[in-house]
Parts: sequence; C-alpha cells; structure tokens
Amino acid sequence: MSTPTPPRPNATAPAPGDAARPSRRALVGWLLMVTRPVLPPLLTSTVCRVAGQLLGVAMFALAAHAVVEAAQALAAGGPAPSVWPVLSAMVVMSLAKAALRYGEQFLGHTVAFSSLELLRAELFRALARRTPRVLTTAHSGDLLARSTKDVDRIEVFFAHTFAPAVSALLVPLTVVVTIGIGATWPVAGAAALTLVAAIAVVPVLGQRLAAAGSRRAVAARAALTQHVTDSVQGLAEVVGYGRAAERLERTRALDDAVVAASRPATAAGALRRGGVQLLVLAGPIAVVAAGAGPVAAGVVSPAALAAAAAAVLRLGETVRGAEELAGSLPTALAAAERVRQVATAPVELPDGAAVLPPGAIGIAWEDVDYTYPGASRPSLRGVRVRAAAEQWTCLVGVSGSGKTTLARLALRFDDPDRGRVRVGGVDLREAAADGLRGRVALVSQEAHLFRMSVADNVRLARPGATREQVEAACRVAALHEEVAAMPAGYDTLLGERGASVSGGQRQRLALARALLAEPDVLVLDEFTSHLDPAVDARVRDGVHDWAARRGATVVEITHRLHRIEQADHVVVLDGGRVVQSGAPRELLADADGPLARLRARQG
Ligand SMILES: Nc1ncnc2c1ncn2[C@@H]1O[C@H](COP(=O)(O)OP(=O)(O)OP(=O)(O)O)[C@@H](O)[C@H]1O
Repeated sequence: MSTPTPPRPNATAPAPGDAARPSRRALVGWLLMVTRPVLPPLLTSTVCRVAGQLLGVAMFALAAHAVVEAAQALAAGGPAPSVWPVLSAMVVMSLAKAALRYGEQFLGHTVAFSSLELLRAELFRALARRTPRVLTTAHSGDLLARSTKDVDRIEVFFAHTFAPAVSALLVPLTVVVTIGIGATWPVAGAAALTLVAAIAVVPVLGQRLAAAGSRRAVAARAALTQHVTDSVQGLAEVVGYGRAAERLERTRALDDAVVAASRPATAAGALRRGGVQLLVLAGPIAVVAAGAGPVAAGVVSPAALAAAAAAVLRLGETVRGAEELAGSLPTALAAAERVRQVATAPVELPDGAAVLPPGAIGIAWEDVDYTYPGASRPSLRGVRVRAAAEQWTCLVGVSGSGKTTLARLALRFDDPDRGRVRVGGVDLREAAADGLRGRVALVSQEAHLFRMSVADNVRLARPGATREQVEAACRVAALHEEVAAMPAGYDTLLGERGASVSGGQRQRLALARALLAEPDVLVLDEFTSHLDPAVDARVRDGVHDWAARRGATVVEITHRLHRIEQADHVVVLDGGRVVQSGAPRELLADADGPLARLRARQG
C-alpha cells in the first residue's frame, strides 16, 4: 500500500539568482554579521585613519600659518620668527602620522583578508549544508566565480569603505568646527558648503545607474568565468573538434558584455571625479573669499585665514576617499549580493534527527516518483524496490532507465516527489545526514581525486586510517600491486583531478576509499566499467568477500551481465519503472523476459 508523503518543498524553490534583492542595508548588515570577529581591528584601523588625516590637515595648516606669520613679520621690517619650534612640531607630527598610516594600512588589510577568509568559509559551509543537492542544480563555474572573484571584490568593502566613510564624515566636521571656533563661523560655513557638496552630493550622483551597471557587470563577469572554466576543462574536446575559434568568439562576446555593462558606472565615476576635483579647489577659494571681510575688520588674522584655507585644501585627500568609495562600493555590493545569495539560500533538504539502527541495514524505495529540478519528464515512476540487508542487489537496465537516479536517492541527493526512501527502516527525510553518510558509501562514476598522494586520496574517507588499513582497502580493490609499483608508492602525488592515473585505477581508488570508510551499505555505480575482465573478476571477488565478512549490503548498478548470477537480487528498470525483479536465475529462466533480453543484447 502506498503511504502518503508530504509534497516536495524544494521542487519549485527559487534558484539563488531569483531570490528577492536585499536592500543595501540588509547587505551591509549581513557582511558585518559574517565578519564580526574582525570588527575590533576594523575600528582601530578607522581610528588610525581619522587621527592620521587630522594630523595631516594640522601640519598643512601649521605650515601655512607659519609662512604667513613669517611673511608678515618680514614685511613689517621685523626679524623673522624662529623656524625651529614649527619644524620640531612638524617632525613629531610626521612621525606620528607615519605610525598611524602604518597602523591603518596594516590593520585594514588584515581585516580585509581575514574577512574574505570568513566569507569563503561561510560560503563553503552553506554549500556543504546543501550538498549533494546543490551539485545537481548549480554550475561549477558559477560557484567558482562566486567563491573566488566575487569574494575578492568584497575586499574593497572592508579595505576601502568603512574607514574612508567614517573619516569622510569626522575629519571635515572636526576641521569645520575648529575653523568656526578658532577663526570665524562665516569662514567655517563657506568651507562646510563646498565640503558637503564634495562629500555628500556629488558622490551620490549616478549611483543608481552605477549600482544597476555593477550588478550587470558582475553577472557578466561570472558568465565569462563560467565559459572560460568550461573551455579550459574541456580543452581537449574544444581543440580536438576544432571549436577553438567558436569558443574564442563567445569569450569575446562575453568580454564585450562585461565592458558594456561597466560603461555607465565608469562614465558616472569620471563625471563625479571631475566634479569633486573642482570642489576641492573651490573650497580654499571660498574660504578666502568668506574671510576677506573678517580679516579686513581685524576679527581674523591673515595667518589664521591662510591656515583655514590650507586645511580645507588638504581635506581633498579625505574627500577623494569618499568619491573613490562611491565608485567602488556598487561593485563590492553587487558581488556581496551574489555571495549572499548562495550563503543564505535555504537548505533544500533540511536535516532530520533520526539515527539509523546499528548493524546490517537495507534500503527500501517505496513508490518513488522523481523528476530532476527543471526537467520536464520524471526519471522514476512508482518505483518499489527492496535491497535487503547483507544482500547484493543489482540494478540493471538500458541507458537512461533511472538506475543512477535510484541509487543516488539512497544517499539523499534529493527527496522523491512522491513516495519515500528508507534506509534501515528510517525515512531519509527524517534521518540525520551525518549518520547517513557514515553508513552508506557511494562509488560513483565521477569520483573526484584530489591533488594529494594516493594514500591521502584513499584516506579521505577516514583521515585517521593507518597505512596498513589503506593498503588493506587497496588490496580488496585489486590495486595494491599497481600502487606499490608507482614511483613513490602510496606517497605518489596524483595530478589535478587524478590526471596521472588510468580510468581503471581511478575507479579502484574510489572503491578503496569507500571500503576504508567501512560502510554498512555500499552503492557501486558501474564500478568496474573501465576494467578488463580479469581485473573485473578480481575486484568483484574482493568486494564479495569484503561484504560477506562485514555483513554489508551492496547495491550495484551495472551494464555487465556476464556474472549477474552472483547477485542475490536483480531489479530491471526501463523508462524509470521496474519491469522485472527477483533472483537472477529465476529472471533468466524467462527467456523472453527483460533480463534475458538485456543479456542477449550483450552477446
Ligand atoms: N542532473 C539531471 N538533470 C536532469 N535530468 C537528469 C539528470 N541526471 C539524469 N537525468 C535524466 O534522468 C534519466 C535517468 O538517468 P540515470 O542517470 O538515472 O539513468 P541510468 O539508467 O543510470 O543511465 P546510464 O546507464 O546511462 O548511467 C535520464 O533520462 C536522464 O536524462
């Protein structure tokens, strides 16, 4: 009897790119939340920047004040005042400014790189929570772009946003108030007017345009990365089939798209820069114009006015910081938005708490329907299969009949649309993922080999395993002699993605890795397809003995039917449905039956 199951919640879940766009505030809040641990050094770096810039302004003002005072004394025919007090003050201030600058840069970059590390870790944790489901829906090039390029672009937010923004506010405010108190408020007012225009008005111009352009540019860059990753990974095919020119053409088109998307932001940036430059120079002129009357009235000394004008001129550095920030922030935020989409995407398959029972466990697929996300037709329809504990069950059928899909559901790479999958009697929707992974191991056709030694690649399944245990697993997989004959034996370094081993060796390494994990259920997907018949036989015998010793359950997907009688149970799939199942000899006894026909096709 079929049991009612809840509708699959993730079937129509929006892809990360479709999620509602977060507000700028939400984005900044998220960035600061993820990078909480680096906020104290960020604040210290900001304090250093503010203090350093104030010192810079003070030095400029002091120098201008001293020069005008000296000029006035000389013009009056008196002796020039001593330069030593001013010079000594300048030396001390310069040294302090240098130390502050060092502190700001050192802490700023420490913060920037630590925050990138934190963001990458956050992204990776999010992907880990969503694995294996995310691997069937996401594009590796896009994930690569998000976790490398996009995260790098956020560096600007930490290295060049917070401190410049705070100093753009505090430094001019301090200078204006000091001018007001030390000289006169009309002069302070004139300075304030140009500064507000340069810091708060001009940098905001074109921001909306720039933000939209930055989002398009970041997305276009990601598409470019995706295309280039694909081209590099498939270089042999691209060159072999003469598609290089075509791929290059597409690369060029994507490059053009990046340039076109970046254009509005670049144009807005250039206009802003021109405007800010103008205002930076207009500031001292406005100060002098506003101060002419008070100087004539004797309310303000010429030296004080010169100091105020110099101080406002020196604020150009601070002001330009705000303008640069306006230019770089949209890109950083657009990148942050893409990273956040992945990092905060809902976990499609929420983890359960149920623990699988100890000892031998079997798998039951109960009336399972399954359609891949985005696919128009179901890959499995009403499948009811039992892989009994401690038995060897073979899933056979023509290509595309649904064997791999069925096996992958046993590792919960997704939930069925209808029906349920039970491992050891526990519905996988309720099972704890960690417990499941520890008990069920998959030897897939695409097992990934890392750029590590042979031993470490096998040990991935059990990091604490001894060399003897690694060797024992390799012996079962009929691989030991070949590894021992490699240049550095088990310490031989494998090339990227296992480039230095043969297809058959890769399969057996993946098998040894799974065996080392000592699972209670071993799922083997075409695990001997690259092996010659003699090695195939050795590997099968090894795994049979291992499974019998351990009391393990084996589910094998295979096209090779010459030794099918060794299986305890065979399930024949066709078009996503079970068309025959039972003991192999019984099934083969029906000469017209699906299994017999499949075997006859193999000759
Ligand atoms: N990631 C996917 N997205 C969409 N459809 C998929 C995906 N993977 C498989 N399918 C489809 O599901 C169906 C069953 O595929 P599956 O890989 O389970 O077949 P199979 O019997 O294992 O085939 P083979 O023997 O060739 O490995 C096929 O029609 C296939 O096109």
